[in-house]
Amino acid sequence: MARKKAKTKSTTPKKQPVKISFKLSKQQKIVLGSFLFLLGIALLFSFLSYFFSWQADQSTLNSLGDRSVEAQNWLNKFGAALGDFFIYQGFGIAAFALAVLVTLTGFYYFFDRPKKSLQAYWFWGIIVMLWFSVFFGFFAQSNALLGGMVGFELNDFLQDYLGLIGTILVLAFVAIVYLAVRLKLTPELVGQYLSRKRNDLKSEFDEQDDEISFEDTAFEKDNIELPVDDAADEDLEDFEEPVLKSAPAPAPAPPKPVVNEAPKPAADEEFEIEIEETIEEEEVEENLSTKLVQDFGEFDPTLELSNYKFPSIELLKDYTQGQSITIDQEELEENKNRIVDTLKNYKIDIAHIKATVGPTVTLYEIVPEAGIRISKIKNLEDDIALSLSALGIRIIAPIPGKGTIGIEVPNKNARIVSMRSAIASPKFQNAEMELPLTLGKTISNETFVVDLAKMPHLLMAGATGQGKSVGLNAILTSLLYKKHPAEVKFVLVDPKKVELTLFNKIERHYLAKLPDTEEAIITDNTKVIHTLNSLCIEMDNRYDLLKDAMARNIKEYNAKFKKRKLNPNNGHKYLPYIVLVIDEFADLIMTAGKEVETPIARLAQLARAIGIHLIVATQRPSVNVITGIIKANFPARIAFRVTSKIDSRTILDSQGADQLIGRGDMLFTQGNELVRVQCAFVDTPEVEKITDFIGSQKAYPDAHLLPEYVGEEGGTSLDIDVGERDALFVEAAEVIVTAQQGSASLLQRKLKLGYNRAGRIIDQLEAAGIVGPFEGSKARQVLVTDLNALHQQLNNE
Ligand SMILES: Nc1ncnc2c1ncn2[C@@H]1O[C@H](COP(=O)(O)OP(=O)(O)OP(=O)(O)O)[C@@H](O)[C@H]1O
Repeated sequence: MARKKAKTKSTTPKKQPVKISFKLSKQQKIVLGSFLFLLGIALLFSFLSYFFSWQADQSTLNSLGDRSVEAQNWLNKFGAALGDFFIYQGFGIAAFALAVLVTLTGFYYFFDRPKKSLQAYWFWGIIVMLWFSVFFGFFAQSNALLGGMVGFELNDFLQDYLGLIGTILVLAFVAIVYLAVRLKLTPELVGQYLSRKRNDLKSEFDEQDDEISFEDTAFEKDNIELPVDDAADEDLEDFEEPVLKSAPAPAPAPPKPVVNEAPKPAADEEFEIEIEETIEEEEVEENLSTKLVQDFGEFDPTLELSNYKFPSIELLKDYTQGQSITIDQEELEENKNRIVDTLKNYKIDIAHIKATVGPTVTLYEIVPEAGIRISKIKNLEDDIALSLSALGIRIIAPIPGKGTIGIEVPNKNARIVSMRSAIASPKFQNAEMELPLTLGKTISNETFVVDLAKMPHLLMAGATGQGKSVGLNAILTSLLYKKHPAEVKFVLVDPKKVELTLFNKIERHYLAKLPDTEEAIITDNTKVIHTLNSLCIEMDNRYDLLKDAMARNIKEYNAKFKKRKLNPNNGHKYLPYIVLVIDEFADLIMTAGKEVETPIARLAQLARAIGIHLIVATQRPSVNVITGIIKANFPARIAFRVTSKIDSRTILDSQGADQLIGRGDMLFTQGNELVRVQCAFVDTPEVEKITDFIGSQKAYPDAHLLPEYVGEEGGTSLDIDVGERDALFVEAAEVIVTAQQGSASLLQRKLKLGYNRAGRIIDQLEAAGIVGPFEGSKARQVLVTDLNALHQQLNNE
């Protein structure tokens, strides 16, 4: 498995920086440990021997390369050189600390002990070494070996600046720091220690006195029981007796002070407190998960499709070829003059004007003369539009964060922002986001990249033909270029049946579906309800997993799973993000109403932490489609051009979307200010190329399966009263029998019914024995063969 993983890393197309791991295997630790341990011993020997042989070996140091020269050090020339380097040139006697530290390190590695306390040993060890070295530096005149060169030089340096007293004070301070921090010595502890010593001494004296008195009475050893009986409590009897009986004459001495002194302490001024030494627990670093990670490496969710190749940028078309940002000076000048003139006509003087040329619009930022009312300029929108003879002038007064007023004027020649340039931009490529989306370019030609995971859901609206489908494709393409199939799954709902069909090819890579369904892309409203409810179940399951793993969100959960801290046997698994895309929400909400709204609202409210994100698009941004509850849970919104100010308010809570110029011109908000963005253009053939490329690669055996949802239809009671039948019951029966297809959506289409009503009629048809029972995703079986049989059956009722 480990080998396979290594292979994955090398072939994975995503350019990730190669991670260098400094983790050692058990064997490497044994080798390194024994080496360091023996090196430490060698240092000890060479240092020790250096003190006896350094004078004799002085000359040897100059001819180390000469094989014939012998040194007297126990480790010969090597030992002599080490001793000279660490003791004479280095730290003097204190260099022994170094040898001890190296030995200790070897010991730690050999036995694979946690390294935390080792770091403390090194830190304090080096301080102690330097301290002694500097301290012995005072005696360098009498013996240079005591403090070594380092000690002498440091001592000299300190004395140059602080003088002798200053240096002594610094050393004293460092010593106090060491005693207080490392040895945890406090004045109280020292006091207690001294008083204990004093007590010991005192009791020693007392004992001596007792011994003397014992000696005096030693001859009375046979009847020694008598005085003890007098003094001792009853409880002590059973413990005293054997001692007294078996012990020779002086033996009774020890119990005596115990017996006599035990009740005393209350009266005794200096009773001691015994402080039990506490041993600091070492942290257990090496638990099962780190061991698993050590042995197998981190869990790699991409392993199953390890050879998966991300689509290359070449699959996208470059629409901007030869169309780099061209600033039409004449157009700019003309527009500027017209703006200035129009405003002048209304007695608005301008202090300053600045233009920023974007892909589709140019922003003229004006600073009006002092005393001009902002509302006055805002009201001139139509007049400026008229004088510039341009549609879609938008006035931003004032521009948030700037003290200026913005007038956005469409360019005569709008430029297409190609998806290729957006994907290739460093901003997108280097985006450290969970679900990065590149939506296009802002007015200042910056690539606009946002994180879907942070939004956490997105609402898109725009009149037909203004670029919604292209926008959805741009979003999906962004994710396809950044996320491995193991990391994200799409649930695509496409009632229009044409827009998202291209993504069918990547079903087994990127799509999620209900079990037992054939097509992953959902076009049928009944299935939408099932899928939404299934996603709610998935959400609840994921919350349970997160709770069990004590993770706050999917990111933390997956990080824990990758570190092998969660046991797959307990149901834990790597959780991919799920992005639910609904193209044409209006249609859905009109036909299914609450049945769709409720699970969507639930998902929107709760699903952010567990990685389910919703993208809902609609042509009709009216209040009965984008209801209050939906709006409240979709803070991030995109508005393409809409036809009325009211629509703009419904989607954005402000006007502006009605003044856009279409063809991907959009406004984006994430709850606060509006950003005007030209949506990146990705054409159907480009999406087709990408899905072909991905689809041709090795895939998972099936699409990602969502939990099963058993709809209410499954348990419908069959005893529906004949009198309670729907007015359209007979008509519906005829439709079903003629088409020989028992589906509610057929009734919806043919009889123009809502989903609920159609569902009810199907239940009634089932009760009447015209269609069979609910069979999951398949249409119900029609039990009546033709219209004649149907009428006969109905007449017989
Ligand atoms: N970002 C864009 N850049 C340039 N042209 C665009 C862009 N987006 C859309 N267009 C143009 O507008 C046309 C319609 O776009 P699109 O199909 O996305 O509209 P729509 O809003 O989805 O319409 P409908 O709701 O009817 O499906 C496209 O064929 C394209 O010519």
